[in-house]
Amino acid sequence: MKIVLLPSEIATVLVEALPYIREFAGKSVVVKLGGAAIDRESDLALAQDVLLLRSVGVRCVLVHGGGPQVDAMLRRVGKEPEFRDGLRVTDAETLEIVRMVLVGKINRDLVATINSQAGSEPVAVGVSGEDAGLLTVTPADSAFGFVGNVTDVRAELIHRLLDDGLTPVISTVGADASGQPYNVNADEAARAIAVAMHAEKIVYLTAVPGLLEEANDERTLIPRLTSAELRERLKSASVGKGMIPKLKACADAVDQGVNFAHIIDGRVHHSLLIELLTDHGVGTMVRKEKSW
Ligand SMILES: Nc1ncnc2c1ncn2[C@@H]1O[C@H](COP(=O)(O)OP(=O)(O)O)[C@@H](O)[C@H]1O
Ligand SMILES: CC(=O)N[C@@H](CCC(=O)OP(=O)(O)O)C(=O)O
Repeated sequence: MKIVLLPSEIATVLVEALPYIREFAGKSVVVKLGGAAIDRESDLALAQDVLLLRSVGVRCVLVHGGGPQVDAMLRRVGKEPEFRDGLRVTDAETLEIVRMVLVGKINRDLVATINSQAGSEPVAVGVSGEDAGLLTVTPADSAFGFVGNVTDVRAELIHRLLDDGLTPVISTVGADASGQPYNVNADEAARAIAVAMHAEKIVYLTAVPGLLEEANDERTLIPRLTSAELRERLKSASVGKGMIPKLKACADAVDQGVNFAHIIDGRVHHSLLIELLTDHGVGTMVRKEKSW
């Protein structure tokens, strides 16, 4: 159903955005798109949001995951995905598939989608954490295989792309000092990027409305909490697998200088714009101190 707004209502919506545009212009916002929320139609709406934010001066960076898509490709080649503590156990063959799917497929598709909406000025640039030392990692516990923890982010490379009017789209494969690639959890990589960029906000787009009191009941959305409250919640049994790295990343992001972290529903078209540029808070907001 298409809702038709009166011209005066459209003007009201635009004017409502004005203070938010003023607040965020010139600031960096890291948007992490989870594999669970990747879908042709919603990616198109997200591409429009990112371009609109860029055009009003928000320094928007898109970081993507792709866990379910990697699972599907592993199964196609006859390998069963294996996780420990929410991290993929990554042997050499799995690492090849992770790179193929994240860097070779999802990153390319997102760049193409953004550029398809950009008119005569294609602005999206795909980069992998392996490129020019963007994400340096050290190996995590050897039980995980080729899984790395981010130890350094060359944030100046991202800022240079943004200064040139480009929109970076980042795959979260990192490399160690010798150039060996490692698989990195995308929630954690996005956190490291946001902290290194001194971002104002990090926004996680996923396939639920936000953090839920009861994981299976969307009516139990928790609209806002502090990082300390979030760390308490992490101990609770109602927080399941995929949400654990996301919550930890949100708490760490705000404790390490990012002003706001949000978990919002990537399935809802234009949820990013609604979060940033309207009076309607959506999803779950995390801050270091209570500010409400
Ligand atoms: N308390 C909770 N609130 C919301 N989601 C939860 C909770 N516990 C577990 N989850 C699960 O976490 C998933 C999000 O993580 P994940 O599937 O890894 O997403 P992404 O691909 O976006 O990183 C949700 O789809 C939901 O099934
Ligand atoms: C080490 C590790 O677990 N890496 C993740 C990277 C992708 C990811 O995090 O994707 P989502 O954001 O869709 O979950 C993986 O291989 O699935």
